Amino acid sequence: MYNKVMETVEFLNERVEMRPKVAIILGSGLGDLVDYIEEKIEIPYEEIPNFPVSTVAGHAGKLVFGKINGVEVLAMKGRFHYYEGYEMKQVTYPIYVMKQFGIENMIVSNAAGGINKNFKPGTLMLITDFINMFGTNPLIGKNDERFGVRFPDMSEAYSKELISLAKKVAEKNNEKYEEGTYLGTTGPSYETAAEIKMMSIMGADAVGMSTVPETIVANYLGIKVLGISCITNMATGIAQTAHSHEAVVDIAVKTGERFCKWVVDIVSELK
Ligand SMILES: O=P(O)(O)O[C@H]1O[C@H](CO)[C@@H](O)[C@H]1O
Ligand code: HPA
Repeated sequence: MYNKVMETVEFLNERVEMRPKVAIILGSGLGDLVDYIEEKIEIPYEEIPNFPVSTVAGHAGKLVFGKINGVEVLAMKGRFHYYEGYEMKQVTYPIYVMKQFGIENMIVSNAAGGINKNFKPGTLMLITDFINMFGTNPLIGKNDERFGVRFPDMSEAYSKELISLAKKVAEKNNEKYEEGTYLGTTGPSYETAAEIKMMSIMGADAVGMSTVPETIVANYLGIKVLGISCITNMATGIAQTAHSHEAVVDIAVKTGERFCKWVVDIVSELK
């Protein structure tokens, strides 16, 4: 895997002059953030050696390099989900590439179902911790010490420093947010009402089908993580209506402007 990652990094080094230290993973319906990026260089995943190709609607599948208020960034428009049939190592492959490319801070975003009853569709939730219910871990397998240690610490899965920066920026700009624990599960079926009841008892505030694998690998590699969930719907049993991915994307797009503004303000402070 190490050689494959280095091959991908070499390709990117040749294609792009920028050396961003900040990466942003855009969740379902949150891709409009790329409109805020200047001096863009876009590379579709299919052109990148060893990169998986995304298949889910609402995910375009490209890396976007550029600047936000003068800060160089690397955005992933379209991510890889376990439910698409990828191996965990494929789902998290871009994170390994980011690390070798020089990324130090990663902002991971997602669309998620709200379990905390104080939330509503359109709530932006700062992720303070995660619960891994994928039933697996992206680090299973022989460990390559060139990447990280066998037993990585997860006591600060989401960087306290980045969380306090995000809060400071939100308060300064009067941006509303909530905080909570994100529970990641495989999907692709949405949860049953009984499952949501269990997740609520476990301490989850939001549920989704991504983010946890990327967060685990970023911590393993020594990348600091900030997580933001866009609550697109209240979870099963709390909401009385059925879920659809179209409705999820619709609400994420509608919340997109507030999400983008916050992320732009955060990134601007990461000079
Ligand atoms: O987590 P992201 O990719 O934002 O998308 C969320 O929305 C999809 C379900 O509607 C799932 O992929 C879930 O994880
Ligand atoms: O209710 C949900 N459950 C799981 N994933 C999701 N992504 C958006 N909404 C949801």
